[in-house]
Amino acid sequence: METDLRLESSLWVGNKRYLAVLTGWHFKWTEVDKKNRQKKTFSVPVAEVVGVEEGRVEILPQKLVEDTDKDFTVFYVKRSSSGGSYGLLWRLGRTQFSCPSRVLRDQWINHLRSALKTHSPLRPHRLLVFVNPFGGKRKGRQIYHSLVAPLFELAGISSHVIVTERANQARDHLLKKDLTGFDGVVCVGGDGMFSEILHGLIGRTQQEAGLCENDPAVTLQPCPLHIGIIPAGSTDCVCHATVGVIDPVTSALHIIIGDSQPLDVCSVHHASALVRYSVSLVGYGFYGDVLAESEKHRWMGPLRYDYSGTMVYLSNRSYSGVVQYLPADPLLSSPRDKTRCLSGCSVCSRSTEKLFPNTSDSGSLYSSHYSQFSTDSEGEWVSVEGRFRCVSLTCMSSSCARSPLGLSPSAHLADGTGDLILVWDTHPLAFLKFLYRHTSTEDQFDLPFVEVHRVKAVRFSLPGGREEEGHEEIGGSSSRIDEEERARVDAVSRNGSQQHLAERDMRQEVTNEQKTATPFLCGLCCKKAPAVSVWNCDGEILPFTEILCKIHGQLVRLYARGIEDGAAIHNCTVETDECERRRVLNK
Ligand SMILES: Nc1ncnc2c1ncn2[C@@H]1O[C@H](COP(=O)(O)OP(=O)(O)OP(=O)(O)O)[C@@H](O)[C@H]1O
Repeated sequence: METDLRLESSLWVGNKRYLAVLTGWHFKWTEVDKKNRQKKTFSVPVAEVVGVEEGRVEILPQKLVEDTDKDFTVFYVKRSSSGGSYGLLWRLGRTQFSCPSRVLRDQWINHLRSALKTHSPLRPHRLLVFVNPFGGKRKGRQIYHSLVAPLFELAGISSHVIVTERANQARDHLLKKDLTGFDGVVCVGGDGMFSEILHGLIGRTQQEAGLCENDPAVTLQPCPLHIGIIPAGSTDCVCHATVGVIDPVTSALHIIIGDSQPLDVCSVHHASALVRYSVSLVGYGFYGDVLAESEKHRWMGPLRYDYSGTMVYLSNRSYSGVVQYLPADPLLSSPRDKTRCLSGCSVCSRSTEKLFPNTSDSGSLYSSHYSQFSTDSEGEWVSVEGRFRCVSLTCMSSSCARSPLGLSPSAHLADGTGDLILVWDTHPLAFLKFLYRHTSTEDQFDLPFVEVHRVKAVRFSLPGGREEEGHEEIGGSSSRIDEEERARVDAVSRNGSQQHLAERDMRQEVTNEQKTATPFLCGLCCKKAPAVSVWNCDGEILPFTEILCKIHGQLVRLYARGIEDGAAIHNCTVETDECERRRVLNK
């Protein structure tokens, strides 16, 4: 195959002559001067070629085609620094080549297109795209049509676009409608929109596999469709933590070339029923209170998080609880080992072999036997009890623009574990120090009141089984809501699937009532602090305090490749031999 695709000839770019070689994996062109001396070489991995067009073509800002006989244009991924220490911006690179004859031109086009097909098997051909027109700064539609759609068209991807008209429309569509023929699902929006896609795809996959999502002991079936995220939300934490930059063009290019990044997912259960899935944060105490408080100030826009964070910090709350956790294998990795989960992460690769032991193609989404825990002995649960400022569980670093290294800088995207962060009750200034360290590179875990554990599962309960008591203190309506929610959860248990999520009206009713029942924060004037906080699950308030969380290794796949280390990969406009040398050195 390799030799079939090989092609070599002189090509011209402008008035300079180049010796061009297609080896199958790489397309290189080296400038040669009049005395046949070789000068600078440019190299593009075939897997990163976006498209090959006849003539002299431009795509952005608008399509322009000069249909000449002897020219062809190659579009490819071009990297540039994002300005930060991690993450690279991807741009559409373009070089227009001239050939001495039309025959040679056609040969180049055919060879390059065949090489693309051979070396990029995961490139999508057909995508289902959901655009949230109200996410972030309400620019989802514009971002998709002006920046993303032209690139998809260039790459020959056909897309079925749905601009959502209500919350949960994307999730319901994925749970119920025919998805035949689609290679992936793309969301144009923020973390809330991603969560919809996540719930829809996981639910649909389990329905089709006949698996019950409620039972935390069940090993769920990985989703066959990839998820692409075009960031157009307010925080876009999932995109930031998996790509390293929040940039629609970079994300579109990752989708086009069919990058594949597995992602761990945490399922949250209460009383034998699934409550929600999470990828970034399941947080009790401070993070729950900030979300509950911010819900009351939606009119402030994104500023509400700063305001609520300040108010909650000043209210100086801590909560008692019992935390039990199932530690992950400490020999594989540790949350304090100062590593970063970057593109090609060796910890995630080793974990893939553990998670998918019976497949020759480790990590294959289509493995019939997925035995995350069955080969492991479960290990011993560890239990701690006390008063906490916050209890957080995250399956990824959860880095974002405000916290460049995230909640747990050494967390891995796809190792089948989560990081449990316990912040014990402490002096307000010490807690402020902990919070502040998230915005810098200082180690937030290097504080005497902070513990971090790499875990496979977590249970949280109130001391002495005080859940009912706690809710009574929150407000009179809460026990009624618990009744309703419990009835819903019972129904879910009987169905054994997420079909209930599609029963939107009922859910909406519960959510609205539940919001009014979340622990109130009446600021510094409040004399009696509530006994319980709420759980913040990827930006949604959970209706229960006592929960069980289980990490499912590599349950979904994103069109991404993890964060590329900007310091390791040379900042070049087009990849040269020097870039390749540095990449090899850094492996
Ligand atoms: N047409 C719509 N009308 C109202 N809400 C919608 C619509 N489409 C989607 N939603 C909901 O809007 C919520 C927020 O959207 P999204 O996550 O895209 O933006 P965001 O909240 O600004 O960003 P982030 O989640 O990153 O902070 C999602 O939970 C989604 O369910």
